[in-house]
Order: sequence, then C-alpha cells, then structure tokens
Amino acid sequence: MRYFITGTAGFIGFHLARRLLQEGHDVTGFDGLTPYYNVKLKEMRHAALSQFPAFKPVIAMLEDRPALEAAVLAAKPDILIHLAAQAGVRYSLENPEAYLRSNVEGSWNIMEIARRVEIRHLMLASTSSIYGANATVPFRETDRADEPLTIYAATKKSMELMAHSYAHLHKIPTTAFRFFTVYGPWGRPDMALFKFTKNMLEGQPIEIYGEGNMSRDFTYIDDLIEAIVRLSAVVPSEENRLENTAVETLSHQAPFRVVNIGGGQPVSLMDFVETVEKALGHPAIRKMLAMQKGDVPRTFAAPDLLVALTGYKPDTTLDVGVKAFVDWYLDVRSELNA
Ligand SMILES: O=C(O)[C@H]1O[C@H](OP(=O)(O)OP(=O)(O)OC[C@H]2O[C@@H](n3ccc(=O)[nH]c3=O)[C@H](O)[C@@H]2O)[C@H](O)[C@@H](O)[C@@H]1O
Repeated sequence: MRYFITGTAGFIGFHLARRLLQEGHDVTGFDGLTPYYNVKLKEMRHAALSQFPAFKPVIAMLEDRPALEAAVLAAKPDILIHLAAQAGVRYSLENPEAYLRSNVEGSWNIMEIARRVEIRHLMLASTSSIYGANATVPFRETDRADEPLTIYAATKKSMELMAHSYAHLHKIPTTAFRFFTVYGPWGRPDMALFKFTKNMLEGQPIEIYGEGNMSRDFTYIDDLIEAIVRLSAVVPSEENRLENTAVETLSHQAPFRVVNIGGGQPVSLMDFVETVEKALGHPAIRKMLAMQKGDVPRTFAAPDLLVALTGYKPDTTLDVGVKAFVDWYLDVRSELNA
C-alpha cells in the first residue's frame, strides 16, 4: 500500500514509517526538520529510513501548501497519516504562534489537500492534553474535552473539530487518535525520559515538576505503532459502527471517529523516576519543583474503544520500555552530541 506520513523525522512518524517500510509498503515522508530540538536526531531518523528504497523524503513545512500538495499528488497515497506538529505542552507557553501555524494552519492544509485526492483513510494525531484537568478518570473519548489548559491542547482540539467538518462536507473517512505520553527509543529530547536519562548520565540534577505529584499513562512506542497500524484498517463508516454505543465515538454526521491510544495504566511520576534510576543503576539528584504552568495533574486513558475496534491495547511495562530507551540512548549519545 502507499502511505503519506507527515513528521517522519519526528519520533512517532519515524517508527511508523520504519514499521510500514519493513512490511513492504511505500512511504512518502513529509517533514520540515524544524529546529525545535536537536536537528541531528531528526536527520539520523531520516537517514535510517532512507536505507529503504521505498522511502521518499520530502523536506518542507506544512504551511507551504504548494509543496505539500505537490508531494501528496506525486505520492498518490491510499492512507494519509498526519503526525507532524508543534508538540510539547510547556513550550506552548513560550511560542504559541508555532502551534497555531503548524497544528491549525498546517493541519487545515492537510485537510484541504485530502478533499482533492481520493484517500481511503485520513489519520490525525491528537493528544491526551485535550482532556485538560478533567476530574473523572479514566478519560473517555465521550467525555467533554473543551477546557484545554494550554494553546497546545487548544490547537489539537481545533484540529479535531476542523477534521469533523471536513469529514462531513467532503466524505473523508477520518480517525483522530489521542496519544498518551509516548516514550521509547528515538524519543524526543524535550520529554521527561530523555531529559532524565541525559542528566543522570552527566551527573546533573533532574527537575521533577509538581513536587512529583503527577501521573501519566505512559505508552511505549511499539505499542502505539501497533495500535495505529491496526486502526488504519478500521476505516470509519456506518458499516463498522459498534453495537456498544457507550464507547463508540463514530459521528452521526460524518465518517469520523476519535480514539484514545493508551493502556489505561497510569504511573506516578516518582515511580517513573525510580524506574529510570533502576535502568541506569544509580540514583538521580532530584530537584523538586512546583507544578509547571499548563501541566495537567494526571492522564489516564480508557482503552475500551481501541480494544473494541482492534482487539488490542498497549501493555509493555515501564521497566521494559525504559530499559529499551536507555540502551538506545547509550548507543547513540556520542553521535547525537558530536
Ligand atoms: O501525550 C500527551 O498528551 C503529551 O505527552 C507529552 O507531554 P507530557 O505528559 O508533559 O510528557 P513528558 O514531557 O514526558 O512529561 C512526563 C511527566 O514528567 C514531568 N516532567 C517533565 C520534564 C521534566 O524535566 N520534569 C518533569 O517532572 C511532566 O510534568 C509530566 O508530568 C508530550 O510532550 C506531548 O507532546 C503530548 O501531547
């Protein structure tokens, strides 16, 4: 099959593209290589993908509609998976504009192009952050999610809403998935696991926000990819509307569905820190800090819809996943920092 994936130099896009290429599919990867974090890591990811002859990289920004359109038209994709974004919860306080450009304007460009080409399935990456500080757990896709705490969450929610209208008007089968703190090898340097591991190896203190009183439904990257691959085959339509209406989010107006991808096993931040300490074999120098503006106190996915649609839910334990990250980091750190 032919896939068009945005964000292939990013953490999740890289893993998804590699898995699909390994399975023999054609992948066009569209990425702006933005300098939000170490571009070397992004280049290393693309270099690894370029070993597959069926990988075609296109370097341009999502906001560049002509470049995006030309790339999609040339790729003639069966499935378009939009993972490129300005990510990061806390950075959205510093640079809100980057989020509007990438997540709103860039995502709208994707939709405008998707309505002009025949694709089987449009898939969009959203985030658990849109649940804000919802008091009821686990977070269900049917919960209200309209009290975002950051412009990051607000832009992702906006993308979901725009996508619903495009799915309705132009009959584009669309799945928006909400990710829950994805981690693992090739992960993002702005995220906790990367920062903690790097600092601990360098003998530097790690900053623990919210005095450690937070929890996250951490999702291991391979589990996330498995879920995306399975969901790609479940094209939203009336034919596959679930009988269990309590979990179903398929719109009554459009071929549009929102799905959580999380295992429903939240871990406290201090247990997470201890897992990293165990993987590295020594304790961290802990610097306890107050809650950071925009952070949500906890995330906790209800995986029922994902299970109903795919028969699968993420289940890699934190011990295994953190160890895999540490092994990868030890392997690449000299190249990364060169
Ligand atoms: O899936 C999601 O909804 C979100 O998950 C992550 O956001 P976050 O949960 O903040 O992920 P991390 O940066 O890995 O932080 C995990 C936990 O560690 C804490 N943390 C992070 C960094 C740090 O230096 N210290 C620290 O205590 C955070 O406050 C949070 O409680 C991603 O950065 C977002 O792009 C994504 O949308």
